[in-house]
Amino acid sequence: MEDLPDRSCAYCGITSPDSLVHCQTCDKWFCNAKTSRAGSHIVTHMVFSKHQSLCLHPDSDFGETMLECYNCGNRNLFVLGFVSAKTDSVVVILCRLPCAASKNADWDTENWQSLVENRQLLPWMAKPPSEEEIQHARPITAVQISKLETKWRQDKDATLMDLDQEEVEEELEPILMRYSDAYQYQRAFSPLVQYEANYDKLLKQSQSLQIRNIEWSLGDNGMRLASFTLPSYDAFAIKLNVGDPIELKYSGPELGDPWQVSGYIVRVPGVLNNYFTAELLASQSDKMPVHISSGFTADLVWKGTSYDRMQKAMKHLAVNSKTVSEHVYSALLGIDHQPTAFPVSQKQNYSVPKSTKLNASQDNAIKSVLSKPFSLIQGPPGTGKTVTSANIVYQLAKRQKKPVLVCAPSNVAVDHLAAKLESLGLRVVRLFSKNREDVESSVQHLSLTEKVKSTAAIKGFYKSKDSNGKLSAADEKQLETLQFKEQRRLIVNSQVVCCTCVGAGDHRLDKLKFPSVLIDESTQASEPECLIPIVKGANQVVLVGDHQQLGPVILSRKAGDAGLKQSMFERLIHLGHIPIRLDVQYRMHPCLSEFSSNIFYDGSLQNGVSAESRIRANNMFPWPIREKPMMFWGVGSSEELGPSGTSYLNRAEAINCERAITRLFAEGVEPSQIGVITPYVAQKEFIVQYMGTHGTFADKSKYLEVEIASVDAFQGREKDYVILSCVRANDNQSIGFLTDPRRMNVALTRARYGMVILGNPRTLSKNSIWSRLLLHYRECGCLVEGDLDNLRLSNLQLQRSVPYRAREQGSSTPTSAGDLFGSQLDLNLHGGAQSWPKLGSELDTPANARSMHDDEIKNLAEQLQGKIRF
Ligand SMILES: Nc1ncnc2c1ncn2[C@@H]1O[C@H](COP(=O)(O)OP(=O)(O)OP(=O)(O)O)[C@@H](O)[C@H]1O
Repeated sequence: MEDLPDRSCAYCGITSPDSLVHCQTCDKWFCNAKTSRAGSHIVTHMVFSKHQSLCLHPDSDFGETMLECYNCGNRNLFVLGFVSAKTDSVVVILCRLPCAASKNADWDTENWQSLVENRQLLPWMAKPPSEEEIQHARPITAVQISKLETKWRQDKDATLMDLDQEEVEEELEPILMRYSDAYQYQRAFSPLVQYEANYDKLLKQSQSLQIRNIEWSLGDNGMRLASFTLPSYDAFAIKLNVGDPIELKYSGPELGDPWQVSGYIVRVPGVLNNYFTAELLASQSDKMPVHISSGFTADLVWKGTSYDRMQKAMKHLAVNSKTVSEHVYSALLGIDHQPTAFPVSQKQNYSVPKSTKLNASQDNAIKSVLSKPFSLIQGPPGTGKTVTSANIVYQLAKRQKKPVLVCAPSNVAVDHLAAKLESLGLRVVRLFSKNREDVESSVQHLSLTEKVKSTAAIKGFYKSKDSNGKLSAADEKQLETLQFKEQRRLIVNSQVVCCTCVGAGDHRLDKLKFPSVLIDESTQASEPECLIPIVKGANQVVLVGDHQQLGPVILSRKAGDAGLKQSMFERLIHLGHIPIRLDVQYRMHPCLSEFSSNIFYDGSLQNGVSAESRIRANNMFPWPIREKPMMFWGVGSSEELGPSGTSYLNRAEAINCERAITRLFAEGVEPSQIGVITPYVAQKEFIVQYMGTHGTFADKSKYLEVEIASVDAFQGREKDYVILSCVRANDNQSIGFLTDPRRMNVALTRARYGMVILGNPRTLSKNSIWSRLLLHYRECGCLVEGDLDNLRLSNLQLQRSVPYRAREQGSSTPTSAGDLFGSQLDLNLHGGAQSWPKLGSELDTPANARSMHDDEIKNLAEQLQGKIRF
C-alpha cells in the first residue's frame, strides 16, 4: 500500500503530474484534490505545517516552476495572486502587499486575484484530480491527515502505516446541571479537563514556529534574552502567553551541530511592537549563537499545571466536602438547601469614603452579597463590575480576620482589581506565578516575592548574594526556610490576597483557609478553574461576570461542547440562581448602548453618562447623524485568505479603516484613543501594513500606535473610538466568528465616543442578529455606503429575520479557541471529520464552492501556457 512513486501525493497517493505540486520546505508532493471542506490536500498541508512555498511539477503544463512574486520574489503561497497585463494577454504573479497594492502602468493590479480560491489552488495551476482518480486513490480521513502531519514533525518519513489504526475515538459524556455529590461532579468534569489537557498538549507539541530577526540581549538579572517575531504564528490559534515555556532551536549551516536552549516567554507583542521576548535558561557565560539572527525555530512546550490544579480541586472537594461550607457545597452542586442569611447592617450606602459614589444597583448588590453565602453579580459592559467588586471586598475584609481571596482568570484583570483594592486602603498581597515574577506589572510592589525580599530578615541574604554571586548551601537552606515563614506571615496579615484562579492552587497557599472568595470575570473561566479558589475553605462566594459577553476559551471543541465552555456562573443561572444585575452603564454614548441593551439585557441598561458628555467639542467626523456618533459603513467587497492560509482579510475594509483613522487624526484624536477591532489576524496584519504604506496622514508613526486586536482581546476594555472591521464577505453567507452573539455584544460595547462598523451588509444580513443590527442602524439613519466625504444612505434590501432572543441563544453558541480571532485551525485531532481544520466557525459547503469543468480548466491552462511570467 505504501509502495508509491516518489512523486505522489503524500496523503492520498495520486500521481497525476497536472494535479501534483511540490512543497519546497518538506520535499513532499501533494495533489489539489479537495476531498473535505477544509481544503485541497496541498492547501491543507500548507496550513497544517505552516510551510509556504511550492513548485509545480516538471511534467505539468507550466513545467517545474516556483510560485513566487514576479516583483519581490515572495514565495508565500497565501499572499500570491495573479494580475493581467493591461495591453498584452499575459498574466503575472504578484504578492498582495506591497507589489499588487501599488498602481502599475503595465499591470491591472486593481484586479489582483489570489492563487488560492475556496481553499484550493486555482485549477489552472494544479488541476483537481478527476472523480475517478479520487476513487482509486488511497483513502485517508481528516483525522489521519492531522495525525500524519503531527507525526511528520518527529519523523519526516512517517507514513499512514505508522499511525495507530487501533486507536478508538474517546466519547465524552456531557456534564450535568445538578449533582448528587462532589464525586459525581468530579466524574463529570474530570474527563473533560483531561481531554482538554491532552488536546492542548498535542496542539502545542505539534507547533514548530519559524523565527524571524532574532535579537540578543542581556536582562537586568544577567539572563540571556532573545527577541523575535514569529511570522508563521497564527497569533490566536494557539495562545502563547507570558510565562509559557519554549525551546529555541537552530540546526542551520552556521553551526557545526544543532543547538537548542530552553526558556520562557517574558514579553508578548503589544500595541507598538511585534516582538516576543524569551528569557533563556542560559547565563551570560554560556556560549550562545549571538552572531546568528535567522534560521531559528521555536517549539512550544506544554505545561500541565493549570489542568493538574483543576483536577486537584475537584478531587479535594470530592474527598473532603467540608472544605467548603454546607451552603456553598449545595449551591455548587445544585442540591436544594435551606437558604441562609448572614447578618448585615441596614446602612443605606456602602460607598467607601473618597472613592466612587455607588449607584443604587451597585449599593443593592453589595448589601445582597454580604448577606448571602453564594452570589452572582451580572455586570453588563461599563456598569462598574470592578468598582462594585472592590467595594464588596472592602466590606468583607473589614468584617473578618482572615484575608479575602480575590481572583480572576486573567493576570490583567487581577492586577486591575489589586490596584483598585490598594487604592481603597486595604493591605493587598499579589501572588504571581513563578514564571511571571520577572514580568513587568503595574502592581509589582504588591508582589508577595517583592514584599518578602524587602523584609528585614531576608534582605541580608540578598545583599550577600549580590556581592558574592551566590550563597553557601547552608545559607540557601536557611533562606528557603525564612522565605517560607515570611510568606506565611505576610499572607496571614494581609486583608486581601489577589491571584489568578489557577494561581490559587499555588503551593504557597497550601493549608491556608480563605472563607471569602470573590472571582471577577468569572464568566471567562471554565467551571473547574473557578473551583480552584473556592475549595480553599469558602463559606461565602461571589461570582462576578456577564454571561452575555465572551465565555472561557476552550481549545478542544469536543470538550467545550460536552460542557467545558460553560462557566460556573452560567450553569448556576440555568439552575435558577437569579444574578444581581448592575444596570447603569458609564461608558458609551447612549446611542451606542441602545442596541446591546435591547438585545442582550431586556432593555434594562440605563445610561449614567449623557449624550452631550460623549460628543467631542470639535466633532467634524462625517457621522450620518451629527448627534449620533455611529455608522455602519457598508462595503461591497469580498474576503480573501490571509498569509497563514488560516485567516481572512478584506482589502476594501482595510482601506476604509485607514480613511476613518486618518480623519480622526485630522480632528486631533490621539492614536491611543482609537481601537480597531477585527476578528481576523490576517486583517489586523493587513491593516497595519496598509496604513504603514498607504496612510495619508503626515505623521505616519501615529498609525503604528493605534491598537488593533481581536474582540476577545478587547473584552473588559474601552476606547474613545472603535472601528470594527467584520471582514467576512462571501456569497455563502459564512460569517465565521461573527455568528457568536456574545462576541458581537463585546465588540459593540467598547466605544465611548463613536463607533464605525465596516462590513458587507449583504453577507451579514443573512444572520438573524446581524440583520437586527443592520436594521437598527438603518432605522437610526446610520447605515451608509460610499466615500467617506460623500456617504449616502444604503438602500440595500434587508430581510426582517427571526427575532434574536439573547436568553435562548446567547449562552449556547460555541466559544472555542477556534473562534478566537476567527482564524484558527480547529485541530481537533480526536474529533472526526466535522471538526477538521476549519476557518472561523463555519465551513464553506462544497455546493457553494465554485467548480470548473475539466475542459474549461484545460482551455484556460492552454491559453495561459507560455503567457505567465513566473
Ligand atoms: N457609581 C458610579 N458612578 C460613576 N462612575 C462609575 C460608577 N461605577 C463605575 N463607574 C465608572 O464606570 C467605568 C466602568 O467601570 P468598570 O471598569 O468597573 O466597569 P466594568 O463593568 O468592569 O466594565 P467591563 O464590562 O468592560 O468589564 C469606570 O470609569 C468607572 O469609574
